[in-house]
Amino acid sequence: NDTSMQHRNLNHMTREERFSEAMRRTLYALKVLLPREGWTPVGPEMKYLARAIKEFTFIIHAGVFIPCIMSYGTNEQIAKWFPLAADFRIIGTYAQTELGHGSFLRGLETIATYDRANQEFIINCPKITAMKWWPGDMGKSANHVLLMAELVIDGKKYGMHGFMVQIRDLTTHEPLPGVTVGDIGAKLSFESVDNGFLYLQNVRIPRENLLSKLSEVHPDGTYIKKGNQRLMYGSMVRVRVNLIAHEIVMPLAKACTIAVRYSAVRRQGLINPSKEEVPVLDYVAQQHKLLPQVATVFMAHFAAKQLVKMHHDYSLEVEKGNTSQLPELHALSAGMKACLSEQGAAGAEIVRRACGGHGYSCGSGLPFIVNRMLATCTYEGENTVMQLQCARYLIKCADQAKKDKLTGSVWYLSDFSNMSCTAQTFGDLQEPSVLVKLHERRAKCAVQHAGKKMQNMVKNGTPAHDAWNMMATLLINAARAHIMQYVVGTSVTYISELSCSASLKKILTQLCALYALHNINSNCGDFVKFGCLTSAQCDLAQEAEFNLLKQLRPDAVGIVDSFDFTDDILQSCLGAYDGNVYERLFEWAKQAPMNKTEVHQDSYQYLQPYLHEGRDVLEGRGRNSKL
Ligand SMILES: CCCCC/C=C\C/C=C\C/C=C\C/C=C\C/C=C/C(=O)SCCNC(=O)CCNC(=O)[C@H](O)C(C)(C)COP(=O)(O)OP(=O)(O)OC[C@H]1O[C@@H](n2cnc3c(N)ncnc32)[C@H](O)[C@@H]1OP(=O)(O)O
Ligand SMILES: Cc1cc2nc3c(=O)[nH]c(=O)nc-3n(C[C@H](O)[C@H](O)[C@H](O)COP(=O)(O)OP(=O)(O)OC[C@H]3O[C@@H](n4cnc5c(N)ncnc54)[C@H](O)[C@@H]3O)c2cc1C
Repeated sequence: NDTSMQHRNLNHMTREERFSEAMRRTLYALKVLLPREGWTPVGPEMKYLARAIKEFTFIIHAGVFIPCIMSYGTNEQIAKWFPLAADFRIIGTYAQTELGHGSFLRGLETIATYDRANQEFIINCPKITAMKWWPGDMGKSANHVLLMAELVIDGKKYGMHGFMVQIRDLTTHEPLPGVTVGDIGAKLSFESVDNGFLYLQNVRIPRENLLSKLSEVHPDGTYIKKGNQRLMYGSMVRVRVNLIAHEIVMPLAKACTIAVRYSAVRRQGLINPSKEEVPVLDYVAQQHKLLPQVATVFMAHFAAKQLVKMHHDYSLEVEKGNTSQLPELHALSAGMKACLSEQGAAGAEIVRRACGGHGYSCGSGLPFIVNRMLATCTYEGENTVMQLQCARYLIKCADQAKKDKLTGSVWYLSDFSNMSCTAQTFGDLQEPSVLVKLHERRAKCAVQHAGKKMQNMVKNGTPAHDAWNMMATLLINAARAHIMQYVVGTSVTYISELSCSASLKKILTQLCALYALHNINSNCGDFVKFGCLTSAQCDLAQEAEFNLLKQLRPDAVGIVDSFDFTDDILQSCLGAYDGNVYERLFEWAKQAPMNKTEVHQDSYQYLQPYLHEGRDVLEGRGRNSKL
């Protein structure tokens, strides 16, 4: 209810207005509303803040830069930079991606050369492709960057390391000498975020600015490794884990709220010719578009909670020096981020499209969500690259499963029990245990299929790297199958262990079954090819899904209402709680800058001569048209 937090109509603002308004609102929320003592930008408050603010700034500062200081800094470095960053007295970003490289980190070209005489690092972008490009908050906001660069000592390369580099003056905010920095221009979304470019030429930083938890450089240039170097990639794992809730589950929940509420209000056409026009939500085709996406919100939420817990447990182990869980966590977080962002972004577009013309209006609030979710498929690890990382781990585990009993998320790869499906009715296929088994079997077969194909190619003389490249599509499918079985399995377990009312548990169980069956029906080729289901059972699976749509239809609006988004955060004429869609759309359109005058003078000057000629002809004064 704080008017300082109310969102003005973002669609009727320029990009620069949105950039400064987001910064105002974010700082107001962080510096005024949140309790000063005790909160941190990576604490639980962020969940509520990210929920309460439609466009906020300092996502990378809060969601990446600060966690990196904690992950890569020594205690002294954390003590120095964390308080400044947590209190926004320095603003930072995570500068890794370059104009020429984003996925292949070993190809990054920015160099940090150690200058023993001055005990400094000299930072250079040797050519244009080495320029840092994309980091959020970097163009105009950040005055520091956590720069990921190749460490070089006496001509020898030591790989990517993290360096704290100040890029702007803390008094004037002007770029420092050797620093060329700015905004990369208009993008598909994130209008309020100043993703930037950064060209560094002979910028000197103290030796102490190498974040040295995992490695350090002594004054004489001696390089010391201090831990598992794979932890250097740890910040990306953490962000992949965190972004699922913030950037996939929450936006999809908003989109579903808008689309389901609108579909309950919008009457269009007849089902029974003798009855009145129906709400489009009564069309099974509409339910088939919307309700599986509603189910995805819940299942992705449950699976993300499990992944966050796994990451938390892993972090405690790392503190004790045990990094054994890292390979599985990397594979799972990479796969989950890729597959759920793919599903979420596709799902947001499906529900947007289900709202017809008004879904194409920015007044619906849906284009904002769809465009922003598209970015989740690219940042923090491009999806294809992430799915292949996940597949790399699965293939290794499948080989290991031939001799060892596996545990963790890949345990099913060493499950050689009879997994054939005996379902005879569509009710059998709504059973959670049956759905879990089906997904495990499909995933196991998909992984083994991809592995077998590559082994056969190598046996026939194909180099392993070529076999990998040629089977990439099968490997990506295996990664997707693995994540689907993880999401279904963790959701079934989560719901079964949830202490809640029987009626709520019934709805959640139905949503889980709907998610699983929608996935089966969308990938039935795999389920038949791998012998998980017969063709007849595939028919039952479709029947089972349609039956669940019918069961869930009466509760559809109540379910999305439970996401509890305010009208202010939805910013949607279609999804407002009162359902007054048409009055809201009309009011919204009238506020458009285009309508601030009845005649748009700038364009009228071009039209005027022709209009006056038309007037004269119609009033009998003008000469006949040449046409
Ligand atoms: C004020 C309000 C704020 C509220 C908001 C708060 C929080 C919000 C939450 C989050 C932020 C939300 C949105 C953020 C928006 C935008 C942020 C975007 C940021 C970025 O995009 S940062 C840049 C991201 N870039 C990448 O992810 C690069 C991807 N590429 C790579 O990771 C690597 O290049 C590669 C693909 C993994 C290949 O690396 P390479 O060294 O060549 O390795 P390989 O040879 O493939 O494998 C070697 C070996 O290493 C293992 N490995 C690889 N990666 C990892 C890892 N990350 N962790 C652990 N292990 C890893 C790999 O498995 C191999 O192991 P083997 O045993 O098989 O040898
Ligand atoms: C909104 C947004 C915010 C961002 N924020 C940040 C940030 O704060 N900090 C930061 O450092 N970066 C940031 N990035 C950059 C982001 O991390 C990179 O865009 C991402 O890692 C992909 O790298 P790339 O753009 O170089 O694409 P590339 O890696 O060049 O990929 C291009 C295409 O090639 C394919 N490809 C690449 N490698 C392989 C492979 N091995 N096998 C098969 N196919 C492959 C990809 O699938 C993709 O289709 C952001 C990007 C966006 C869009």
